[in-house]
Amino acid sequence: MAAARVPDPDLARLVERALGGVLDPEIRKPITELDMIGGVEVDAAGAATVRVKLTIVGCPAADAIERDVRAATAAVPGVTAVTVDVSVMSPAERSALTEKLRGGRAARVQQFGPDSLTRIYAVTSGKGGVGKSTVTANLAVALAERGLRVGVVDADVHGFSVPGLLGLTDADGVAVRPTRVDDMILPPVAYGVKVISIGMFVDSASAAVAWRGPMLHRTIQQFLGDVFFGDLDVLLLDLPPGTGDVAISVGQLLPQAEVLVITTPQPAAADVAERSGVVARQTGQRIAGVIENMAGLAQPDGSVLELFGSGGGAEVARRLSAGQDEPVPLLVSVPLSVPLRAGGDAGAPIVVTDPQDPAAAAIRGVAEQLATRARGLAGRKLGLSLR
Ligand SMILES: Nc1ncnc2c1ncn2[C@@H]1O[C@H](COP(=O)(O)OP(=O)(O)OP(=O)(O)O)[C@@H](O)[C@H]1O
Repeated sequence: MAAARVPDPDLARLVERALGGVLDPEIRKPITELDMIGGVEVDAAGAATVRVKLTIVGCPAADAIERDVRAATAAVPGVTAVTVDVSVMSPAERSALTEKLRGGRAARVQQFGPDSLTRIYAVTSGKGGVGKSTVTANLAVALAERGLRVGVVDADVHGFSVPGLLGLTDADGVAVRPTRVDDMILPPVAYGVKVISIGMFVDSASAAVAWRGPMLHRTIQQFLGDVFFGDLDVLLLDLPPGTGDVAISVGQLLPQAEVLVITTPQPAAADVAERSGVVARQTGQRIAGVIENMAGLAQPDGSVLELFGSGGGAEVARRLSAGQDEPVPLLVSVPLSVPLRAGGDAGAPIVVTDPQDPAAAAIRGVAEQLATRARGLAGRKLGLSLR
């Protein structure tokens, strides 16, 4: 059937347009913009051949991309059969892509400079175990659920738990390894959030804990430079508890970051929580607010079990407000919640799986406050001209 081999350029154009709706699951951009389509042909009988060029050999997203390309092509009216021909980009094509993704920015230059439009929140706490990572992970997902482009940097060297909290671990609890395209690192995505964690680069949970300051500083620098986050609305950093090297590095690298201080209601914890806020302020960061976690648990009889006392969050906010022009608000009090803990253990954040749970509702409330806050412009150049 000679006629069947005659190409149909109009149909090929329609297929190309349809492929604009296929996203690379790791880079989160249309594959057409990433130059991953090597060509589309459709013959007169409607048989389409799509050539896909993956970024790297063994690309973990290969199956998803091939499936989505097949589905998008088959959905074009007039297409009767689909062949997807998969190959890998040449080194030159790959380096053109990484350069394009960086927007001309040289490798290792950090992408969240002072003119970046991304709102950055460093989440800190005075001591460990107050639920900083749990709140950060759920907050990130709640922000993504609101349609924001969200990234998380898990810089908690002592307890990099964000991959586990968002289901980015294997059956043994080992964090997934990010894909690398040359020197660009693609952050794994979970629940719409791009995540990078110290836990994704070490072989055992205890390995990173011994890192010294300079090593930690370089790692944070690499996260901010080599990890492809793309345009983000919000970046959350889960810092180690206390006032150590990582907090100081983040303060130096991201002076425009705002700080969220997490504390429990225990009045005795207020001192250390206050100190973590004060150190952030010393590096020029602004404190966006205090989040009290592990507050009273409602009992079936209507009473409230205050396992960790009460008032700690308000006390930290009060102390951090002293002498400031603008008071530091207590943003929310997140109650103790068995589903919040269980969701964390299962890698399924309750802001998605159980949004009516009081703790989930509280965290979603913070997401709403942060999403609707005007971006602080203090000290920034406004690219405006008055007419
Ligand atoms: N509101 C809550 N209700 C019940 N359990 C909670 C709550 N918040 C956190 N948890 C649980 O408390 C434990 C500590 O939480 P998480 O690891 O998030 O704390 P952290 O402050 O990040 O600790 P570290 O900084 O030491 O890593 C976890 O088991 C978590 O599931």
